[in-house]
Amino acid sequence: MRKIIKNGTIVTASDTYFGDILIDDGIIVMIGVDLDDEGAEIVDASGCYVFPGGIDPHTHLDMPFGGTVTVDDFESGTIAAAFGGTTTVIDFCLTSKGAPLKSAVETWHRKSAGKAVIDYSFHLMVSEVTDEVLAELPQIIEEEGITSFKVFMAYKNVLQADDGTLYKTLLVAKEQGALVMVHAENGDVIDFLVRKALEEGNTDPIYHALTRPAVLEGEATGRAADLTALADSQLYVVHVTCAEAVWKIAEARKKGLRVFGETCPQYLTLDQTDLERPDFEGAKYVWSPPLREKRNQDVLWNALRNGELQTVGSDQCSFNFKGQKDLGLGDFSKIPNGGPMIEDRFTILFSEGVQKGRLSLNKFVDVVSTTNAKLFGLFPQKGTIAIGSDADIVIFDPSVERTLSVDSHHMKVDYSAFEGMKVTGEPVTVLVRGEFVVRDGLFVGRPGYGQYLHRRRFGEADKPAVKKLPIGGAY
Ligand SMILES: NC(=O)NCCC(=O)O
Ligand SMILES: [Zn+2]
Ligand SMILES: [Zn+2]
Repeated sequence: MRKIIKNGTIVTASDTYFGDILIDDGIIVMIGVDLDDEGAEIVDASGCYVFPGGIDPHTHLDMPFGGTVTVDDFESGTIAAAFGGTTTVIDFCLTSKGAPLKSAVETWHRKSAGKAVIDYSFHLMVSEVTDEVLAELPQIIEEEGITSFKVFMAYKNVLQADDGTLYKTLLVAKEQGALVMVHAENGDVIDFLVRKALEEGNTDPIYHALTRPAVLEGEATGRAADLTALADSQLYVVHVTCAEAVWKIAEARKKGLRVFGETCPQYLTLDQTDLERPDFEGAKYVWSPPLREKRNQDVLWNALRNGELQTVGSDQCSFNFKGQKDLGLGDFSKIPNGGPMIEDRFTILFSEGVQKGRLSLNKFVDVVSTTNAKLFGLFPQKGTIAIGSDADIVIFDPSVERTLSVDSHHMKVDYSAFEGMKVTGEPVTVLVRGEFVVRDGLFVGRPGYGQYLHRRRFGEADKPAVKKLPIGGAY
């Protein structure tokens, strides 16, 4: 059924204006003033912003890690994402050394098909570059539309790859038109520091942060950028937390390198002292890289504002406090790394960013949606409000004041990392390809509605947004 979203303030990465949006068959077919279309359902957006749906480029749903599996899967995770104003997620497909990449991708399709309520795609982890991997990667790009690879420079003996693997992955990415993503921390030195801390009897959650100093994130970020320069390739540094890493990205970009950086809401709002909470509550804040000293928050906000960092992902990776985080009682290194952020990414960026004058409205849209779509081969199908784009739309009421809490969130996880945080603004209605997933604060979506997205290669010319011209008075 056709719909018209009326009376809202439409905001894209470049423009802010009053207007109506006509949707037909899941696509935006017209934008104008006082649009009328007999038979179309009218959706009133008075007093609200009308944003393109958020694109979360960094999630771990239904992921095995640290001897357990994340609580939120593609169903609960994407429902929570939708409530939070996110209409597309790109999840990390983990691979194992020696096993065909294709089988890992099939596993991720099994986890997501029939469950996701919003659209989704996968990045592919690369842990080794053997002849078999070299033969398979072009096939995966072609058949699956997976055009981004993830290399972990940390988590020694678990996910970590060596520098040779990173370099070879960068070369393949250059040749094939893919974007290499790195978790940039020096895993070898961290491993040494963790062992030393435990030998010295330092077992509390705060030692997670103290054994992963910011300089080791900066060092790994610089190393990855240098290897990118050598390979003449492209790099995306995930979850940037600190000044040391921002400086390395800024330096690389000043040299003209294709290096991009993402940060996350937790690094913009929480800090290292959260790991010192009593009664082992600090474990709720254990993820990697760790929370940093508060002074880094201004650096990250400024870097988003001035373009040194380009995107905000959630790094959703939720483990219950009871029964999962407590695997690390008496040994911080056994606390499963990760936190629940998928639902609050969009609103925190609006509330802490736009409302507090740190980001313009347009920059907000850019970092939570548009640049994410561009870097990961989804633009302009996703990431904007334009004729021909998918009608992935968030009707956002900026006047609602609320308090984030486990009691009101939609994730399955048993705590909120942002418990008690007061925010302004709420995604009240969310559409994916023109269908309501959340309507007036209620879930009306369907598991399995979410479609798998094949993505274009890095740097491929954008296809025009116009898929259907409203010619001949059709509208
Ligand atoms: N971030 C985290 O601690 N867990 C998820 C895996 C990763 O992104 O490093
Ligand atoms: Zn990571
Ligand atoms: Zn992650």
